[in-house]
Amino acid sequence: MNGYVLHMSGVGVRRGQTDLLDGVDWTVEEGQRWVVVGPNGAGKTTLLRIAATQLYPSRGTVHVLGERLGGGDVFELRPLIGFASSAVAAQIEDDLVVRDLVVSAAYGYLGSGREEYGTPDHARARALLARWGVLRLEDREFGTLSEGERKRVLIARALMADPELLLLDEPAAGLDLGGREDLVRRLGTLAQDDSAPVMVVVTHHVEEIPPGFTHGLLLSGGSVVAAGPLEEAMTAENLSRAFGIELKVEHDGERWSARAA
Ligand SMILES: Nc1ncnc2c1ncn2[C@@H]1O[C@H](COP(=O)(O)OP(=O)(O)OP(=O)(O)O)[C@@H](O)[C@H]1O
Repeated sequence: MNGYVLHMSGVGVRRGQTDLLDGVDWTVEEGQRWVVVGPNGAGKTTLLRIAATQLYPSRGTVHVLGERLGGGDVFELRPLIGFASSAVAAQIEDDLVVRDLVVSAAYGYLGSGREEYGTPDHARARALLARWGVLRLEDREFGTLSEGERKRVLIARALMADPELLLLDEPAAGLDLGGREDLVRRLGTLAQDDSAPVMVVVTHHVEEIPPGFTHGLLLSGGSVVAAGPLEEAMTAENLSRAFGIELKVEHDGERWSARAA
């Protein structure tokens, strides 16, 4: 498994009589930046939760950062994985102060656990909040933040432990046009930073694919429609198949767009 950040083979997740995922093969390598695109209910969040070691598949094998899921202690893997999602946001107490939320992630906590953090931790947390444009919110309680502010704070938090793998589930959902464009630009800047972790971003919209992203996985009905370099995966034919509607797709070299043909 050397060299693979993520390797899934024949992965299936079954709940009752329903396959949430079925026969998923997927390999993510060092230096790659992936988007996972698909319609509602395609299984994107389920896939990302497996990558985050939060969910074990019913079938198939999964390796994350060289460790086989189910074969060892995933708690050692967790600090190496930065994960931001609405489910993570839902676990955060409303009165938790933004600064504490971010700095506590250095040790894998959600705002509690250690009372004392060192100056370098605080400096890193502030630098991350600044990089995501939300340093002015450091004294605010998480529950008072807007949707867009929460998204950025959660990304700063996900990066706090200097992860090797960054997983973002719908980071632009609920953002207004300006907020989306700002977030996509910041994700694009991170994607083009050679020292940044391997990234996997889930989205419904090709417009949200940040510049600098390299690969795409198209998911529909729990199965992979296409996976590979963006130009090969995000074709009109593949996207039309995944979303069940005939789509016209444009790519200007940097950004993507799609609409009904
Ligand atoms: N525990 C469960 N039991 C039965 N069905 C489930 C369970 N958890 C998820 N599902 C179903 O599995 C499917 C895939 O869910 P998932 O959240 O992974 O999709 P998604 O692609 O992230 O969707 P969305 O874009 O709407 O967030 C959905 O139809 C969902 O209703």
